[in-house]
Amino acid sequence: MRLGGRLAAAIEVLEDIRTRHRPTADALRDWGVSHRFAGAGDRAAVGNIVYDALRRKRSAEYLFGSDTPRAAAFGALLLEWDESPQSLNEALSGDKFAPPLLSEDEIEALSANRLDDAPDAVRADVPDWCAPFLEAQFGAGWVAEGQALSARPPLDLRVNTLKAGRDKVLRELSGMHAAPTAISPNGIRIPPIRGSGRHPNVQAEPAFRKGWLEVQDEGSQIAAILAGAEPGIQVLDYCAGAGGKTLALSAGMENRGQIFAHDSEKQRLAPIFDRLRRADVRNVQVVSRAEDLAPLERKMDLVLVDAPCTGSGTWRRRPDAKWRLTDRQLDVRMAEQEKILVEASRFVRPGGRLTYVTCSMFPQENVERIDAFLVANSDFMPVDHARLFESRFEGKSGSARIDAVKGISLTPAYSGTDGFYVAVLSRAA
Ligand SMILES: C[S@@+](CC[C@H](N)C(=O)[O-])C[C@H]1O[C@@H](n2cnc3c(N)ncnc32)[C@H](O)[C@@H]1O
Repeated sequence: MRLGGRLAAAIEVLEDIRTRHRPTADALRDWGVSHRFAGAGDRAAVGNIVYDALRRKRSAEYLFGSDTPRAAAFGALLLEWDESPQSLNEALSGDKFAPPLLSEDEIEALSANRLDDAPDAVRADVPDWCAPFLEAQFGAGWVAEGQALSARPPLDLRVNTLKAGRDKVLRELSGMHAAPTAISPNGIRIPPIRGSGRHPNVQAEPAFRKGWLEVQDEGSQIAAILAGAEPGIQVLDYCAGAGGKTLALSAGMENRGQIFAHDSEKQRLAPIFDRLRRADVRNVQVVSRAEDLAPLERKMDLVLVDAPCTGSGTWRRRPDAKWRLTDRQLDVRMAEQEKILVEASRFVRPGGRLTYVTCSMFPQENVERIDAFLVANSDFMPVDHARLFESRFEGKSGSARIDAVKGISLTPAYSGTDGFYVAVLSRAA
């Protein structure tokens, strides 16, 4: 397929997402099934246009003065693929599968509407109702944070130090432009791919099959390290899900001590069993029933709450979530976070730690939840987060927003990671 056919396909998929409220991955899969002639390169290119269009939707709509899938898809190529109206029309002309060329009116709108003059929430490519939250969290830098959240993400890997060292894995992945991550000592980054390219399928690599690496954003790796797991301790991973952080905690504990991995939704835990086996993790017990946690009350050295949240810190990877999120969903998440913090804190032993993590960029899910918890639970106190970060990532404190009392924020613009918030509380002895 030429660019015109790929662009037309992207418009079709965006239309499907819009009219039938479909998840992006499902709409792309269906398009692939009904266009079997399309090769892997075509599918990757169509997917990239669709995801770029969703990431930069507001900018594209502003430039075109129109909120159609056509504007979003053409906008993606203009904003992210180094195309100009002229180069696009040249590439599309004579291609019978291409959408109609840019009209004179569209070209005029593109030259009249300048993003520099656009409202902040448009330049940040976020919904209007979310803009005040980002501003409250990041102050003057909030538009830059929104812009970084609208860029393509890298592919980050965590080396499983139970089985391999980073240099060894880097050698295995040579030819993939893989490089050590800047902050996490166990991370490897494959930078974002430009244009129609796509990341390598690392799951098919022998190194992955041998359990030497996991796909995990560097921010998630850093959060797991900050949680404070050490060899020999007792840990409850209260919201373990598919086990991304459980595996990282176990590696940090060198397979010694005990991790209890729990999640209120049993089916979310399902992938953890294979992952534990592949990674050679031997110190994890999966506990799906909340009742079975009773004997652990006041016994855990560390309880990790990797809380359910809006996921606004991961909008680079799931840009459709940005437009689907509602204020009602945010309220539901905040209520869950409040409840889970209280439930999980029961398991912390006197003198132990409670670590709260979200992948949200909003203060309501982060510092405000911790403040509310601390008001009602006077036996918990925040640790000195500046010292904590420096002790774990010596000389790298400039790569996170750290407030000694209120916690640690990692962001795409500031830290080069997905957005994460980490607060560590200690319980009075
Ligand atoms: C952010 S995800 C966890 C991701 C996981 N820790 C990882 O690193 O792969 C949050 C999880 O919290 C779980 N959850 C929601 N409410 C809960 C509750 N009341 N108790 C325990 N887990 C809960 C959800 O099912 C979801 O799997």
